[in-house]
Amino acid sequence: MVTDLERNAALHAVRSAATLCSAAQGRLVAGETLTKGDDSPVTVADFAAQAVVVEALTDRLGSIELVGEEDPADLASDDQASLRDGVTALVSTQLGHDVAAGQVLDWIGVGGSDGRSDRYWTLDPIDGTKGFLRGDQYAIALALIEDGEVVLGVLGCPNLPNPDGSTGAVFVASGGEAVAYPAGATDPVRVGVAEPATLAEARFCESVESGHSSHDDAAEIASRLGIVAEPYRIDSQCKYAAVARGDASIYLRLPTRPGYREKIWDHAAGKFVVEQAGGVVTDVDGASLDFRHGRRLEENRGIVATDGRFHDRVIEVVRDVLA
Ligand SMILES: Nc1ncnc2c1ncn2[C@@H]1O[C@H](COP(=O)(O)O)[C@@H](OP(=O)(O)O)[C@H]1O
Ligand SMILES: [Mg+2]
Repeated sequence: MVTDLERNAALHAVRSAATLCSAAQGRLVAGETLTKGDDSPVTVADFAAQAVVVEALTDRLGSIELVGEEDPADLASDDQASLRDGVTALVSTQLGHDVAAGQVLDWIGVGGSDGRSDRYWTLDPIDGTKGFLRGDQYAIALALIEDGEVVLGVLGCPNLPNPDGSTGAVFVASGGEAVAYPAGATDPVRVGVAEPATLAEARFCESVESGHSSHDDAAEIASRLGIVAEPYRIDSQCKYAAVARGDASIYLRLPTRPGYREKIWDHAAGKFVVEQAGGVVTDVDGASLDFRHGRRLEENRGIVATDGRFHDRVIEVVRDVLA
């Protein structure tokens, strides 16, 4: 069960983070980015966005349990002082008043939960950080999980091109429907998956980064399915948004390394947006995503999201090609 208070708090939190990230993208200077232990990049904006989401949620909902991507320990050492200052400045600007660095680190630290309780939030403050750094697509992804099931998903996609020519939308999935708030619109519009008559007319999307999803395997799968359209390569959970509103009808995330387990914040919000828009999301073996195993999807590998009708056929071909 999701309350209106929770839905509204989540929408407000994601919008606030999106405003912060839009202002920061393209203005990052040397020293505002670092490479984490797992070799992935992180910027001042990733940390600051996590802080403003926590501030917004806790201000409206009181204490929360959150599995967030960023860890304040990455900002703790003396040689990270300028990074810390950059994060604190971004948060202060977004909130409209000066905030102490210690407060900012405390907010980021709220994201340290292990994801093993009955009810928790999960946040990717900037999903697609490589896209963000390139000046391309990224998403702010926030979800609420209850008894291992996603019950609320909010995806902020500040650079996503909309059908009416505007740029940027926030997607909210809850209570049996998915809606989008395109930039500038006050009223939400309902979103639904595309339903191409045949698989040959389908378009699939995948990561820009071939290290995150095998482009070669995807090309082989598309060819066996008779898909002729070029892949729609787009960073982040914007891929789920694209499937949810029919810009594409299949999202393939195909393992590039044995043993890699997807992180829950990379999928929870997006997968629920697709499902509430009428689509189906599983792993590459056709199994449901299982959010009961902590910070990663330990029991799943890869992702396949579709408009639903062709899901079984897509899984069949994915399994053949990956075998
Ligand atoms: N080998 C790998 N396989 C799958 N996903 C990976 C990966 N290495 C990193 N990632 C994840 O891919 C995400 C970006 O996905 P995409 O390629 O769809 O934009 C990253 O999220 P962050 O950008 O939040 O760190 C990171 O968590
Ligand atoms: Mg991510």
